[in-house]
Amino acid sequence: MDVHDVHHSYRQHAVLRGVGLRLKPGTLAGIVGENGAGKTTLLKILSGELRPDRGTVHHGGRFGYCPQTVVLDDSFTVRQHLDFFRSAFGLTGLERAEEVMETLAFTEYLDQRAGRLSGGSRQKLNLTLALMHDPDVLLLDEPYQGFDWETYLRFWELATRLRDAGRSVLVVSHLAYDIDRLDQLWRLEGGRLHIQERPTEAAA
Ligand SMILES: Nc1ncnc2c1ncn2[C@@H]1O[C@H](COP(=O)(O)OP(=O)(O)OP(=O)(O)O)[C@@H](O)[C@H]1O
Repeated sequence: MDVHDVHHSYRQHAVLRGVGLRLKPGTLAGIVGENGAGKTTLLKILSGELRPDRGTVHHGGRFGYCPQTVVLDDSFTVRQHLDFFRSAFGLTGLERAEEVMETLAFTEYLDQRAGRLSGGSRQKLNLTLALMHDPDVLLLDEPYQGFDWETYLRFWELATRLRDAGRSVLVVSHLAYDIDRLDQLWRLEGGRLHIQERPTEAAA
């Protein structure tokens, strides 16, 4: 994915002021930034949901986006969500979704209605839906919100596996946890991305 000189304002409020980044295949990258720094705005632009005032975004292959706000119908079961998205993605089977659900220890919820899922379980469904078509480029907005420690570790296991399989994964969060797991880390500040030095590198 190649992003060049992206600018975006909400009326007079300039949020992004020239964001550029390149994400190669087989990369696990992160963007951190304080609340209101513009992370979600940037992800919406990268995913095509929002048109930037200026700048370009290019990416090849299949694309997956896991937004912060879960887009679900509470009256549908997990299985119905999977069927709906399988058909929307034009997939023949659910092998990939089943694999993700197993990694996240989520298979037992297949017949549960989304409205009855806990926050963390809804997020597991959200991640499964974003990953079930095996995207080449994957954008994740605060993907581990609501996860318990075990699930959090499983999430990183999954993200690392995707990276090792040649996918590009971009994780956006307000917390700079687990930066050792990332190949690249940027901080979004003042409307631009800055390379975030790892503490060990800074001290060396
Ligand atoms: N639709 C909108 N209309 C007007 N202002 C907006 C809109 N969406 C976001 N903003 C403003 O743009 C700024 C960046 O918001 P954004 O949601 O992108 O930040 P964020 O880094 O994702 O924050 P958080 O960590 O709290 O999720 C904030 O000041 C926010 O109030």
